[in-house]
Amino acid sequence: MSQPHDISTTPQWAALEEHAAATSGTTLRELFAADPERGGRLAVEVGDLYVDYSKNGVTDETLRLLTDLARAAGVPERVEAMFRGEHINTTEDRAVLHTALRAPRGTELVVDGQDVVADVHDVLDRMAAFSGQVRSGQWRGHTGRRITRVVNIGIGGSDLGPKMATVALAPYADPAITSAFVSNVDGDDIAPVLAAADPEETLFVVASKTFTTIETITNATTAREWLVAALGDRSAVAKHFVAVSTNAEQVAEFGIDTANMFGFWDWVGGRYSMTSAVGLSLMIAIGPGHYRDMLAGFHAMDTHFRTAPLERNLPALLALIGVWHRNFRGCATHAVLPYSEYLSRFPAYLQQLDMESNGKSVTLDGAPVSVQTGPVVWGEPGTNGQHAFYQLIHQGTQTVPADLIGFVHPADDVPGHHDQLTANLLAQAEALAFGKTAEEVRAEGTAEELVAHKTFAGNSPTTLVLAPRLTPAVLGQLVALYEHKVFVQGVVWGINSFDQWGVELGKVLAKAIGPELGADEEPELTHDSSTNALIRRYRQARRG
Ligand SMILES: O=P(O)(O)OC[C@H]1O[C@](O)(CO)[C@@H](O)[C@@H]1O
Repeated sequence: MSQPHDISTTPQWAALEEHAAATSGTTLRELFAADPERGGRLAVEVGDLYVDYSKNGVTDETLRLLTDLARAAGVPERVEAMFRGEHINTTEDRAVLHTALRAPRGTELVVDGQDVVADVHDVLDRMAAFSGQVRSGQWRGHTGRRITRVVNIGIGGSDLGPKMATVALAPYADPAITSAFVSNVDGDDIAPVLAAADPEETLFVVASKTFTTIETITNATTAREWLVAALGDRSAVAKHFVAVSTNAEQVAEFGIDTANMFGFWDWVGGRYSMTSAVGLSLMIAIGPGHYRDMLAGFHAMDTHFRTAPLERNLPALLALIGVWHRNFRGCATHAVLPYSEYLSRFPAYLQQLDMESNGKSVTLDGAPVSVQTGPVVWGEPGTNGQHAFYQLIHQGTQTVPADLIGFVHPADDVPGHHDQLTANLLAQAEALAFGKTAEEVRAEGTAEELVAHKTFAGNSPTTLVLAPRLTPAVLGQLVALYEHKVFVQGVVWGINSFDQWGVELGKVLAKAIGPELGADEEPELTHDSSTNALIRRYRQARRG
């Protein structure tokens, strides 16, 4: 797996820098005027997704240079290495095989001597059987009542994926079983969930890859004590708690029977785990059939990613356009703006996927990177964002590339709504790209002193994703698209997108500070003067 250590020293990078300088003044108006076919030509259709990337300031030459760069970075080889199960997560010496989680039954993939696809389907079958029991009422709570509420306790990748997808696919959910998610160690997260739950009818799914994550264990312990207190019997745990984890030992130590544990493997990264057993609460909500449709959507995008040439490879194209914005146009952030209320958690999900993966500043071999890596990813559903932060995108001082995601058919076709929503989606992309010149503003009879204020520079890049409707399969395609986009960018930047050492320091310090906050005696504080003062102030105020 040869890879240049420093992508910025390659001739391909230099060629892009030169090209960026030569085209820096070119506007989207000019690009569209020069090529009347541009809007239909710079678009790609993969599965159910039609993706128009024509409103990014790229030309055929830009895309050619970017695909050259991807080849120089070894993208095709790295993609193959990932799918084959090589240990491309070198700092943790692990394979990266979330794609195996959605490989069809019977696909052969032996990794480290183990047929991983067979293992995946064993767990999927167990999940399906269990979900079926819960949904049909065959699985009963300790007192014999049906389960009507499923509470997923997890954080990060053990929360964001299932939560995002449960919200996204709510129209496919069984209304007889409601879902809740608890992630924050803040007691204000779990307290209202417990207050609203009937212990006799509640099932807790404790999802944690490691089963050592302090937030999750704290919340799970609180839930367990609540349940035992309410039902007056410790053995009630067996019917009200299941676990999703790679760590059977810790699951057993917590008091959950490992017969009620759904496993996964160290080759599934937390933020890439929503199609592992981490999806159990989602499967209970939408049912095994819809869940498998979602997996098929993931798999369709995986296959496209593995087989399509870079020039027509959707995840690679979006990744490379992102590299163009980040490294050659200096854009520090990337907005994701779904025009669907059901995708309200999608930006939050992508924040972890992208920022935990590509928020890195050393290359695979530990050298400092010489180029900017992952952007800040953020967003909210439209049209709400339009009435909040779009002002900055339209007229602020920085360029914010954005992905706009829309659907031809809504889940709830309330008369008078959907065409308006879509009109806004299309109008925003148009306004951001082409703006409004001072001459156009003047031509409307605007007073001269207001002309500058009412002018829109345009040239704000957007990629528009349009799908027929937000089905489980479409959601799978969308998520896999972003997973692979993030990976390609990581390969170009020469970083490891699959570790997350940057989350460790804060965890360690919190472990030290926790006992200092709770100690009866004034602790001897050895932090910096700011942290010491804050601890003292908190202790004083808390103790009254
Ligand atoms: O599933 P676990 O092991 O509880 O981890 C939860 C999350 O914590 C992290 O390790 C970050 O602290 C994420 O990568 C992960 O998704």
